[in-house]
Amino acid sequence: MRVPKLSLFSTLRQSLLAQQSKYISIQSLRALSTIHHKIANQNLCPQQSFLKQTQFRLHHCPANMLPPRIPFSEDFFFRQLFDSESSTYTYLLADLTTHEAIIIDPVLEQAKRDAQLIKDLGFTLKYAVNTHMHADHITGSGWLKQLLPGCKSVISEASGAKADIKIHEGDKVEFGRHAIESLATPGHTNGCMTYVIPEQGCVFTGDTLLIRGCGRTDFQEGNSKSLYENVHSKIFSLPENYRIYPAHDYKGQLESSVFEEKRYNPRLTKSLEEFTKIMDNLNLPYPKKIDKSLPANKECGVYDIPKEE
Ligand SMILES: N[C@@H](CCC(=O)N[C@@H](CSS)C(=O)NCC(=O)O)C(=O)O
Repeated sequence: MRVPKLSLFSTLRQSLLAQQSKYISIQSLRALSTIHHKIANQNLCPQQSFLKQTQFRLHHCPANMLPPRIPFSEDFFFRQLFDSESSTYTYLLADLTTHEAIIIDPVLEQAKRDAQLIKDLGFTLKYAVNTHMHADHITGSGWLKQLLPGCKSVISEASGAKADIKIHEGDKVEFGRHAIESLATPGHTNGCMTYVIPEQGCVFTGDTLLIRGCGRTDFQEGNSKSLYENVHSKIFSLPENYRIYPAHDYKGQLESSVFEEKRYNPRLTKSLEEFTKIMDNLNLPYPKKIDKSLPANKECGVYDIPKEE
């Protein structure tokens, strides 16, 4: 019964446009969100999927009015994990029907913790996915492959790193009926990928876009102009209610949204010229573990793995 739901969506959209009001009310946004979520739970044709992308671009929001979040599906598992030494976020995602799971940006020192959690929850880890070749820590992909046989490592081809599967923009990494979709967002490094799950309204930005910040561009073929352009064209053009999940935070923040970062990111709200100046003057020390991390991550972590279990 797709047509009636879409008609309802169009009718609501038309009536909102007819009001020609500058702002959309929170009730209308909630109604749109509910309809959107119902649509999102079906298999969509491309035209219908386009509605999802445009939903929150139709109307202006007052600066402080957050668009309603898309609730996670009942069969979607999400867990954010943290490594306090490198301030890295790792994400465990799973299909609660098939129990297939993936992990994004695992950290070597936390591989045993993550493997135990996956076992406790009865998941099968299909893929250990990296957003890019990290400079500040060694990926846990290699050790997870040993602890959980059957798991395959995934990274972008452009990263230049070894992995079981090398992906390109547009590729999907599936777990059960869910999948992350890849957007190439080079800038922090050549091979940076951002992963999107449209149905759940979430975006895993790696180091490309951090909460009120972004990845540095002073090594690993970093390029401020390409980071700026990729964030604007590929991340800021996503629906504003999508949640942003970065690979790091140094201030204890957990998540953000496209809406927030488009308005409040102190670097990316500037012009390209100002942004480039900011990035050229960050004067950050090199990550402490860079000399160990880069060679290990080039092998996707299958290198210098701790010997005990
Ligand atoms: N102090 C940490 C490294 C901190 C750092 O450089 N973070 C990177 C991401 S990891 S390569 C970054 O891009 N930071 C941007 C910023 O504005 O902080 C260490 O020694 O490991």
